[in-house]
Amino acid sequence: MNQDFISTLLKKVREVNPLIHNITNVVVTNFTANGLLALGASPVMAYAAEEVADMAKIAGALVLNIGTLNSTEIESMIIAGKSANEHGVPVIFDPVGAGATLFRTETSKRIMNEVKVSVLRGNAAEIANVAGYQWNIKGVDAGEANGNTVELAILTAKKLKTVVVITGKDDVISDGHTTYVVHNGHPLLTKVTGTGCLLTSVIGAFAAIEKDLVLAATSALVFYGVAAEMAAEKTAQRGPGSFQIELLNQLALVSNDQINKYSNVEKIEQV
Ligand SMILES: Nc1ncnc2c1ncn2[C@@H]1O[C@H](COP(=O)(O)OP(=O)(O)O)[C@@H](O)[C@H]1O
Ligand SMILES: Cc1ncsc1CCOP(=O)(O)O
Ligand SMILES: [Mg+2]
Repeated sequence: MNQDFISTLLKKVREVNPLIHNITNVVVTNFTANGLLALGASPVMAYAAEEVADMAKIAGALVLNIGTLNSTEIESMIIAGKSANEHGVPVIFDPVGAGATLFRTETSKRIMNEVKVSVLRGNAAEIANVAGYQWNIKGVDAGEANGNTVELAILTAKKLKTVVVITGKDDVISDGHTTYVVHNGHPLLTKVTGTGCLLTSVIGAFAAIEKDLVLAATSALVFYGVAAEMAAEKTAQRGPGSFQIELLNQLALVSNDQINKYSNVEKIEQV
């Protein structure tokens, strides 16, 4: 994939200003809405069972995130997901903390069974637990790396028939056949809560515009990673608080030249 594709897609996202319907967790709600606005998308958070079907069907993408799940919200996610499926709206799912508790693991599996998920995005531990493979998890963070994330992404994509995005130091995007690894990003992203959740919604904004979901997700990862690198450079002498605010700034400011200069993405040849 070339950098011009990413820049052109980013420009289209900003022109179209897609509506992104999020059913997300209480920790990251405001940060996610501000991040989507900075990027040039239009966020809405809507949770009531009475309205989610109507909201999902007019959205460019639906983002489901189980970070602070409860049974009422899960029912809303299923209703919204089915409505999105009926109306051709891509569904992006973030199984926050899958594997940490049985409730999160079972709920993630239920959503994967009842909703056609277009992109599943999580850290390695979450993805492995949704797919039923062994991996460590500590709360909502991945435990020690103990396996090959490229292999995990390919296996999971084939098993669950969806595009899989596994994030960490390197990010892997795969539909089981076409696989990319993105090396952009910055360790400060792990010092601010909600950067994974916001990324999932940013993938939603790109998926609202680009039908090839592997290319959409890979472009979103490069864009987000470069924005984080720019933010880290500008706040190097300060700390995570400044970085959090500067990340929002850079989601709005990152230029095509910066994407062209700093994008670091590799296509994996599969046999
Ligand atoms: N060690 C790291 N170095 C650089 N970027 C990272 C690192 N760890 C995570 N990231 C980036 O942080 C973002 C959130 O990913 P991650 O921390 O895996 O998600 P989550 O917060 O859901 O566990 C992604 O853009 C990812 O590329
Ligand atoms: C800390 C926390 N607890 C429940 S949801 C949540 C936010 C997780 O955000 P992220 O996965 O983006 O780090
Ligand atoms: Mg997460």
